[in-house]
Amino acid sequence: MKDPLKTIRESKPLIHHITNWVTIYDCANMTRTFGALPVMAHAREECADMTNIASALVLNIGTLTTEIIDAMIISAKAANEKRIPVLLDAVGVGATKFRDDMAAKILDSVHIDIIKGNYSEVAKLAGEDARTRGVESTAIDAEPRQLAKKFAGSRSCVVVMTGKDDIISDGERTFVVKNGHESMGYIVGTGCMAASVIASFAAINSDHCDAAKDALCYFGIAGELAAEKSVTPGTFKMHLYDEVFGLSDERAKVMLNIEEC
Ligand SMILES: Nc1ncnc2c1ncn2[C@@H]1O[C@H](COP(=O)(O)OP(=O)(O)O)[C@@H](O)[C@H]1O
Ligand SMILES: Cc1ncsc1CCOP(=O)(O)O
Ligand SMILES: [Mg+2]
Repeated sequence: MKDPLKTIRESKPLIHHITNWVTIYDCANMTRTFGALPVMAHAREECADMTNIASALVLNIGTLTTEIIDAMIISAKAANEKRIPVLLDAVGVGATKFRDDMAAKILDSVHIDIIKGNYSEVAKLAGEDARTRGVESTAIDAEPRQLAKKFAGSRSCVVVMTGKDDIISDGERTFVVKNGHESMGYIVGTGCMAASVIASFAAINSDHCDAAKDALCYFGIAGELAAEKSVTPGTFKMHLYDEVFGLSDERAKVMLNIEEC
């Protein structure tokens, strides 16, 4: 897509999140700072109605309960009917059996357009023998680009694996996004924020592989610019918001660092 950021800022898509209590505030603010509109509605009684007025749905299982999983499935069914993109952030898959089982239940119950997580979360979801330390990725045995491609092909969706290099595949095209800065790994929530950003880009671009690639490039570029202005996590986070707010398609285009493989 030619100017995704301009398109988001002009159309202000509503992004419904059912997400965790740790980073919910960061996800709301990062969504808004990119130009989209966040809303978080978890109650089973209203979640489908909220999804029905939204342009994308984020499901983040970071602080899951059985009630929240029920709400996620209700909302995802509404989103599937409405044909708006659904993103699953598999936070902590590979850490406990309950998380593994609930993520599998979501995948079995509804269509997920974009499966996202860090390397070990996605590897575990794809059936590999991977371990996640709470929400922190550990090294995986599989080659990540091949894993993402195969998993995306088998589920007919886009798979996103985040880390130093972000891998994005729709089963046919596979991209490696090298934008980003190590400071992004020093604060809690950049993974969850990345999910909000991808959903915002997917809301305005029906090519979800292209949308995820653009989203992670733009978010990574803002991270690189923020790191130039800060050395500690507190100020980095403040500058991250400011650099996203000040970003333009023109500025981002000259900083893209992507490989297609
Ligand atoms: N060492 C790094 N270098 C560049 N970018 C990074 C690095 N670590 C994380 N990021 C970026 O931070 C975001 C969150 O990724 P990650 O840390 O893998 O998520 P999570 O917090 O879910 O484990 C992604 O956009 C990723 O590209
Ligand atoms: C620490 C933590 N515990 C449950 S959810 C959560 C936040 C995870 O955030 P991220 O995946 O962006 O690091
Ligand atoms: Mg995460």
